[in-house]
Amino acid sequence: MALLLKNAHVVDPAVDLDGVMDVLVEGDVIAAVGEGLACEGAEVIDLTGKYLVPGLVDMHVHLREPGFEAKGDIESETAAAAKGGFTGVCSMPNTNPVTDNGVVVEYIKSVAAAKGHCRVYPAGAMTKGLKGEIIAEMGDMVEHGAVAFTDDGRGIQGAGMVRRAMDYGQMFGKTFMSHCQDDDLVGDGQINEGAVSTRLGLLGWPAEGEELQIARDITIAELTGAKLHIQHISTAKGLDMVRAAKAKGLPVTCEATPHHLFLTEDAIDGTYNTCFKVNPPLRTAADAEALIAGVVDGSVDAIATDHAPHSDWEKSREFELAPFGMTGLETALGLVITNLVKTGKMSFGRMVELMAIAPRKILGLDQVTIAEGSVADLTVFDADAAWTVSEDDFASHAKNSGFKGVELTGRATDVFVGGKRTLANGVVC
Ligand SMILES: NC(=O)N[C@@H](CC(=O)O)C(=O)O
Ligand SMILES: [Zn+2]
Ligand SMILES: [Zn+2]
Repeated sequence: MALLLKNAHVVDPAVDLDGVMDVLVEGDVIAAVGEGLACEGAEVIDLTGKYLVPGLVDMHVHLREPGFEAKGDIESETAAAAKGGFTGVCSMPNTNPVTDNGVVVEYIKSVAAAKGHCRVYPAGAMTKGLKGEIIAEMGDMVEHGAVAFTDDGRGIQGAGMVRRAMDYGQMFGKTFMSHCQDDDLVGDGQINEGAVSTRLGLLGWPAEGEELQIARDITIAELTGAKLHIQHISTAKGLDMVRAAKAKGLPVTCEATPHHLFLTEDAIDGTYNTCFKVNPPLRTAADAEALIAGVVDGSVDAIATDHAPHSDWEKSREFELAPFGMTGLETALGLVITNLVKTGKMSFGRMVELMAIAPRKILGLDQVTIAEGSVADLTVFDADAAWTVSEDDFASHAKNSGFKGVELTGRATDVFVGGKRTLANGVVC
């Protein structure tokens, strides 16, 4: 049956739309966009007062399946994605077995097709077992639908390994996504190295432990001609390196997470709250400010959550023993609207670039535009909905959000994936 979405404020900078109109969906595509549309027999949904944008894509998500289902699984974490307003997520390969061959990619796709609440675009590992020793079966993974390569969860330690993986793998045309972490420099670092780590008696993780590999990978990307994307960038200097690479015309992009934008190391001071233990660590206020400036000026290409669910018992351990990572899918949109759009720092159009257009571009996916003929992957949100982040409310299996208790404005109400409703009035379908 056709679906007529009435009176939504449509924002899509790709086709210069910013105004109230109707969108008609037939099957899995948009059939018409305009004012006063009518369609005999269509199901009509009145979206007066709400925004409608191209479906959001989170290009950095840990679904945990296969292997770590105690933390979360494809069904639960894609439900979290739908609840957060996303129509698709790129899944990271640090699963068990590692997503380093076509069979695992196929497994993820098949579970997502059977039980998922959004599209899943699997990323494949760059090296076998994420060990940094042998190139993974990149061609096989691409054949089975892998959209990008990364050893996320670890940084590849050897520069030669990065070079060989890029030299070989770039024939597949995909982007290489780097988790930048020099193990020798970072060691057992727990939080950002500085006054807070010293005061709390926690081992420090210097900014340079990340920046060294950003510099290295940009250099190797230039050497090989590969497309490079820096994951979860967290320092001002690292972002300057990406800026310089872009200025040189290199195909280098980066993403920032809401937690690196809106939280700092100070959150850990006095709390030792393990929800704030993330990789890379929360940095200084100056770093967060620089990242926000980068989001606004275009140096940061995408906002991605690095949604990293963990079990309660793991996060209940001593700070040094708790795993790194926080969830993010269900808070990202509200955080961005509250902190960046409502404050006047950027427009909803820029938000769409950061959360829908750039992720698809970097991952080599077909763009979704609010125009006739486009696939109907759509996100609808209420920009004025006030709500308080609460773990009782999460669709995710995990509760390790760093934003619990925070008051936000703006929340997804409805999501459509290929014309099918996956979120209806805030309820996951
Ligand atoms: N970011 C994190 O703190 N944790 C991620 C790993 C990663 O993204 O590097 C995880 O898999 O838990
Ligand atoms: Zn990572
Ligand atoms: Zn990650």
